[in-house]
Amino acid sequence: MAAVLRRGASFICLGSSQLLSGGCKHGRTCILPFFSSNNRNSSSSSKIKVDLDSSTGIAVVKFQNPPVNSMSLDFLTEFVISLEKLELDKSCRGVILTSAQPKIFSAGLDILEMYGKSPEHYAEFWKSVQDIWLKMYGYRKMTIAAINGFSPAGGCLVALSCDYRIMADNPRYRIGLNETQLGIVAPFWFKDTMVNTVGHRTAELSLQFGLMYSPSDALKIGLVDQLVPEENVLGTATETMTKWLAIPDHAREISKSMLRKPTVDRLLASRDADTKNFVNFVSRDSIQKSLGLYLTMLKERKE
Ligand SMILES: CCCCCCCCC/C=C/C(=O)SCCNC(=O)CCNC(=O)[C@H](O)C(C)(C)COP(=O)(O)OP(=O)(O)OC[C@H]1O[C@@H](n2cnc3c(N)ncnc32)[C@H](O)[C@@H]1OP(=O)(O)O
Repeated sequence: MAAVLRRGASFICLGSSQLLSGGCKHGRTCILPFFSSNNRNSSSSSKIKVDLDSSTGIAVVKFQNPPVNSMSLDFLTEFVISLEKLELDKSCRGVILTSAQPKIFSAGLDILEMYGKSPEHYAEFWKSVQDIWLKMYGYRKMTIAAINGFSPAGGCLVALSCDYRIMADNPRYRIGLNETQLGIVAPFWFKDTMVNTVGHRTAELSLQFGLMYSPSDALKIGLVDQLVPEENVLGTATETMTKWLAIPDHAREISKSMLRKPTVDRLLASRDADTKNFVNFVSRDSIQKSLGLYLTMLKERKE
């Protein structure tokens, strides 16, 4: 177990539940140095940057996994640990998720984690995808997605799991659950999250076609709540969070839980079966072939 301690760092998590108070359930290595000056606490693992302003109670969590913030196993592990830590921190009342990469919020799940690997790897990866959704969808604190770029599939799921979505009004960006375009299927809890946000009929069209929406179309169907000029995304998210934080935390939290718990419970009741289903599905030759073709298409598009 290797530890890296930088000068001034006072918090390190190495995948040990003792080190992350309140219980980090992940067996993998993660390093979260914690820096403090005045009311601002910053921690930066390699893929997630956290900046908590304890005077406002607002934390900004930035994805920094170049080139496209794809959600690899390491990324997901660091992400869930950062969220757990903020959830336990009494000085944090709300979390804004955004990207440190220009033009991309997140390219979704890292396809390479689902391609050419062992069944054991697929199972471990899928559990970490479940972990992040369970953490986000049931998160006790207020969450806002500040969507400053493309947000397909898993990127869209993360945004959908927040309480409020603000997107950059750039007509080139797209957001949606495009899984069918890769020849794969969004699992039932991705589908539930979409249905809960845009309604059943829109979700039917959206998931079957794997539609990717422009910001203005996403606003029309309620996939995002607000569009703002690109340079104002984070500022607007902070202002919006401040308004939401005027609501007493316990009342907002209980309301959120009442609305979301049945959806969370559905996955909790069938996590193992869902993992087995994923492993069987993604291990099939036909699915591997589809993913391989999709990766080739992404490469060739650049040439
Ligand atoms: C029954 C139920 C059972 C369960 C069934 C299973 C359910 C699984 C659910 C899946 C959920 C997902 O999120 S699946 C992931 C879906 N994601 C996507 O489709 C996004 C694909 N990516 C893109 O469209 C674009 O990359 C985009 C994000 C717009 C950025 O475009 P750019 O031109 O800026 O960048 P690119 O040149 O395309 O990409 C830069 C490099 O990153 C790579 N890259 C891009 N996206 C990547 C990704 N998601 N994973 C890995 N690598 C990725 C590219 O191949 C390039 O690699 P190099 O050429 O080597 O540099």
